[in-house]
Amino acid sequence: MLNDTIAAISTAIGEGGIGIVRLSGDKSLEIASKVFKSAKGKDIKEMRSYSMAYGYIVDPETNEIIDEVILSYMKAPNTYTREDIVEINCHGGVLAVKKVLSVVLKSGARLAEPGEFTKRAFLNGRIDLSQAEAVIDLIRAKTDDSLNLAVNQLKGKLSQKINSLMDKLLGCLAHIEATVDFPEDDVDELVVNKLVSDLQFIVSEIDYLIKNAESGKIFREGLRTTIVGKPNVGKSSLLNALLEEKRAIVTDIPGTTRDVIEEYINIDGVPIVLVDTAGIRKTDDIVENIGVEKSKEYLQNADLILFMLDASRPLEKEDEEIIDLIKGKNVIAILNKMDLPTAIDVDYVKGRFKHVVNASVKKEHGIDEIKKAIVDLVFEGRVSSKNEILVTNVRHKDALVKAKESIVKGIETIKSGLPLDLASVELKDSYLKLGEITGNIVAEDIIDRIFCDFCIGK
Ligand SMILES: Nc1nc2c(c(=O)[nH]1)N(C=O)[C@@H](CNc1ccc(C(=O)N[C@@H](CCC(=O)O)C(=O)O)cc1)CN2
Ligand SMILES: Nc1nc2c(ncn2[C@@H]2O[C@H](COP(=O)(O)OP(=O)(O)OP(=O)(O)O)[C@@H](O)[C@H]2O)c(=O)[nH]1
Ligand SMILES: [Mg+2]
Repeated sequence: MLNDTIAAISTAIGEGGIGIVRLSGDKSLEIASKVFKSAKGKDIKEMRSYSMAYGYIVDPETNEIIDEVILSYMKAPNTYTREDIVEINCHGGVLAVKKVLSVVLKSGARLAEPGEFTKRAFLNGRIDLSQAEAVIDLIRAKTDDSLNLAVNQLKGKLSQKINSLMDKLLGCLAHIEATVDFPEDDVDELVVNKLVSDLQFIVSEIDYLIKNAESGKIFREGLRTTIVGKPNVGKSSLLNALLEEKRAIVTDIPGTTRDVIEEYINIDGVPIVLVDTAGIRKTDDIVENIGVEKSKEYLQNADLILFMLDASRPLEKEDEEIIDLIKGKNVIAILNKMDLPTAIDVDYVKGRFKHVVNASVKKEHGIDEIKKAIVDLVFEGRVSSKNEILVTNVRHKDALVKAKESIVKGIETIKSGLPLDLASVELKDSYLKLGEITGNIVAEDIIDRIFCDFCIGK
């Protein structure tokens, strides 16, 4: 139901300077007036839009003062949701904010669902679906570049691109409509050629977006980078060095790490989800064995593997087994412990892996080279985030891939000399797929799935 008034805590739960309870809907001010007592005895129903009032939140049942607050009012339609909004600025702290929310709910508001404020902004037409999705990306951004991409998407840069592609497609469809009224053999070859080249141009633009979506995804979700290797090669030492913090336990006892450790780092603007794992080996230790199984699981889901080897020892069966496990994956091999005399067959390792870095993590050598190798691999032949429209969301990429497939089929239909209106079926499919990105044309379950991933109060 869109016309009820919703409320939620819009700030993070915990101790803080200020906590905000936000209301949206046409009863916002009326509900707030039941719980708010102005210090100067003013009636907030007379408040001007984008003004504030100082006072107290009082439980209407017990007359107990809950908190001293500042209330702000924004009148529809110039608000985040396009509805009347009241924000109650409480003292930060878990209890006061929760109690304020609870009296607001008792006075007629309904608890908002996750993302419901932003969903209303979308349903009321202030922003489209890809802009709404950018709101949560902005909140979750871990690096400046990720933030920058989200802000651009929020401003509508991606939407503009998609809308222009849809316009061009519509032009082609109109072209076809105009020609189908003529008998087949009257359709000029020039007309067909123009249509095909227009469609090929759209395909090339979509291709460009798809090609760069791989790096886009990394900016949105982070590059899942998993450190693997047999026990004692220096995996946890590397995690600590990259984090610049003693996060994982390091000892000279093989089998020290047993659980998976996951941390965020920022390398040159690329958000990295760095994972340290238990050294992979056959073991009778039950706990260690669970860790080894987990390592293998994480290895499968990694975008990038940092495969560590102890260069001071010859290659062992355990190393070979891991080499088998990581076949076909993106790998940077790290020859660690280079401060000790080298015993490993360096040429063999270089023959097996395209990217090999020498390091002595203990002596802090090679760390920058490892970082550089990671970033180079991420952007191999791709673009950086600067001034680019990057598709960061897998949902958008999937829609683009399907939209492209339909146009390609349409082009084949046209080229094979079949009636042009057969091609228009494919082109319409493509148009609908592009429309799913901005949400112009989108099923309700897709919308629900997107917003339920948001935080409450956003
Ligand atoms: N206190 C507070 N801070 C906040 C938000 C909020 O809801 N409350 N926002 C969200 O959570 C973000 C701001 N987003 C907003 C987006 C659009 C409009 C808005 O009302 N736009 C009007 C223009 C109003 C004017 O120019 O006076 C419009 O588009 O018509 C407001 C906030 C970040 N900071
Ligand atoms: N000489 C030398 N020792 C190192 C280097 N890197 C790590 N070590 C030492 O190797 C031992 C094992 O290091 P860890 O980082 O715990 O190794 P790991 O791969 O996490 O080991 P597990 O958790 O048991 O799988 C420790 O004593 C480290 O100090 C290095 O570059 N040179
Ligand atoms: Mg370890």
